[in-house]
Amino acid sequence: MAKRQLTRRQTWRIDKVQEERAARAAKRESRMLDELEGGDLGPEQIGLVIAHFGIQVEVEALDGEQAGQVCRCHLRTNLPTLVTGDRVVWRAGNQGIGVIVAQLPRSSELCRPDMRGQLKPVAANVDLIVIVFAPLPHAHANLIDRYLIAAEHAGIQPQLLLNKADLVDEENSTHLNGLLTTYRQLGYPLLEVSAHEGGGMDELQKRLDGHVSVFVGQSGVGKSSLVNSLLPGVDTRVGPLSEVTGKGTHTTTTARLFHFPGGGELIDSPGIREFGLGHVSRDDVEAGFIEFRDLLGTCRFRDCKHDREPGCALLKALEDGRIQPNRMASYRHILASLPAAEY
Ligand SMILES: Nc1nc2c(ncn2[C@@H]2O[C@H](COP(=O)(O)OP(=O)(O)OP(=O)(O)O)[C@@H](O)[C@H]2O)c(=O)[nH]1
Ligand SMILES: [Zn+2]
Repeated sequence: MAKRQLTRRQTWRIDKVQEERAARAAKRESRMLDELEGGDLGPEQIGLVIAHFGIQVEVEALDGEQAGQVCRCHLRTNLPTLVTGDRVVWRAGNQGIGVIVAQLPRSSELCRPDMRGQLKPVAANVDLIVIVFAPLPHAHANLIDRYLIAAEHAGIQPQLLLNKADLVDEENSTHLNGLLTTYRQLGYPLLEVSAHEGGGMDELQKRLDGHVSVFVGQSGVGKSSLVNSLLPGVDTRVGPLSEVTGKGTHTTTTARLFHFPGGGELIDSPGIREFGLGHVSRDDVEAGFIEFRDLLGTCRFRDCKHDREPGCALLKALEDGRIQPNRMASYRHILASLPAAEY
């Protein structure tokens, strides 16, 4: 069927209907907020945003008698956008619905570009990025380096994790041992586990204790298997959730915060699992290679591209063995993949 061209008048009417609907939703929300604020609100207390639904959030009480309880909350209109992992001041209402009064400062932000390419926070206060790789699918150093750059850029500690250790064999061990040696030499913490066979999982659990973590890595490395093994009996499928926005009700996926039984928290969503694969600048890439740090700014030319320039500190370090050739190759590969404007 041919697509019917809408007349200007029809488009105008549709926009108008949508605007009116959005205005009504905002009014409803503000009326509910007024009612709540006018009624019996509990005292101010500290909470943790464990899920986010556009104009409402789910908050877990962190202190007082209600500690551990979860409550849907409305947001006061003057609040900045909240994301999963945010700590907030909130007040409980008598209908089981509360009000967020203030956002507490974030210690870190994970950001991703939105549909317009603008960076938006998707999770707050994450302090450990677990970068998962495996013998299968083939572990590319380049991909691990991209995640490391993203972690360094966000100022969040990375933890490297080789999963499917049960699949290490004569054929792939040379490649994998090379990778492990490279990252150990750089001082990155590294664990080896098998989500299937359980080896190393206790140690991983201990490592996650006391942290707010995210798991990132290529599709198929076993992130779901790891999370399911660490959160037995919890349905972690981050499925579509019904969200009420100014534009009506539609479904969306949101990041969710889970508590590990052994301690520590996980923030998970399909978007977060691929964190780090987008948007980085040339400067981010350079700063993300930790062994370059002390050398940056010491080349003879200020705009040195560390390619063939005389007096280049990075090339000298490569020659002296202070930079590993595979990391230099990875750096060049990542730079070459940046959009021309950044290069
Ligand atoms: N041999 C072995 N296989 C594993 C292990 N962990 C996961 N797998 C398998 O690897 C495959 C991919 O695992 P998933 O947990 O779905 O991987 P994922 O990283 O969550 O993948 P996406 O959902 O695509 O992001 C599945 O067939 C798992 O059964 C492990 O420790 N050993
Ligand atoms: Zn240089």
